[in-house]
Amino acid sequence: MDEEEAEQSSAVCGYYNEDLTHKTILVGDSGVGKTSLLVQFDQGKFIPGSFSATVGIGFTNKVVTVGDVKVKLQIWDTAGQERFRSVTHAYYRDAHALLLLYDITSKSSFDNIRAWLTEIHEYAQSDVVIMLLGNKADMGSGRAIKREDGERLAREYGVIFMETSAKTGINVDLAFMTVAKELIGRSIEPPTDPKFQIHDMTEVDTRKTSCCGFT
Ligand SMILES: Nc1nc2c(ncn2[C@@H]2O[C@H](COP(=O)(O)OP(=O)(O)OP(=O)(O)O)[C@@H](O)[C@H]2O)c(=O)[nH]1
Repeated sequence: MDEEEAEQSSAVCGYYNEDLTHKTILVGDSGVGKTSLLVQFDQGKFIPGSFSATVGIGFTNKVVTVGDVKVKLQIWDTAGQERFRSVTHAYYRDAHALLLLYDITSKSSFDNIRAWLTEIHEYAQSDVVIMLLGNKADMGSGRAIKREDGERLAREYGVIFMETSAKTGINVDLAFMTVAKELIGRSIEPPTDPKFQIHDMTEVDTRKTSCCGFT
């Protein structure tokens, strides 16, 4: 790429820094499947039956590849139980992305989504990526919340929506991939940055951060 081409490319695409680690937090009522979703994404397996509520908070590091770009996610699994709520609030503040789950077979977990979103807006940064996930989509016969109701709520709050199953794995990778794409979009440094130098453009080229490929 010559200098002129690089300039044109950077004007459109900007620069994504692969060294960034994005703190991504799973939230939602107890029992909606946060731990199961993370285990499915991380290890590709589902451990049925026994439900042991998460106590406290822990994280898993994962790298998601979007096109040729590597996005580092530090995924935090929080405890859904009310008694741990004050602990999890503290983690919202520096979160880059929040995956908010309800269980499609549990009306109460869906009804609580508004309260979760209010809490998120209170404690998280205003540009946090929020994704609403209707989990346990494999349990069609026990469904209490229509897909359209999830979509409508997500539209109302301007967040991304998907139904997932931590059991079958449906849409699990896609959910994290979508979050990664959004994070790239929000993290791209504007090409007008005065610190932007020719040698930086070379790096842009080698990492193929063509933003056109992320959408
Ligand atoms: N059929 C089905 N069951 C699921 C799914 N996801 C989770 N479960 C089950 O739901 C129960 C709760 O799952 P967890 O992953 O422990 O829920 P959690 O949201 O992490 O709960 P807390 O740690 O208390 O906040 C377990 O018995 C899981 O096996 C799913 O997609 N489909």
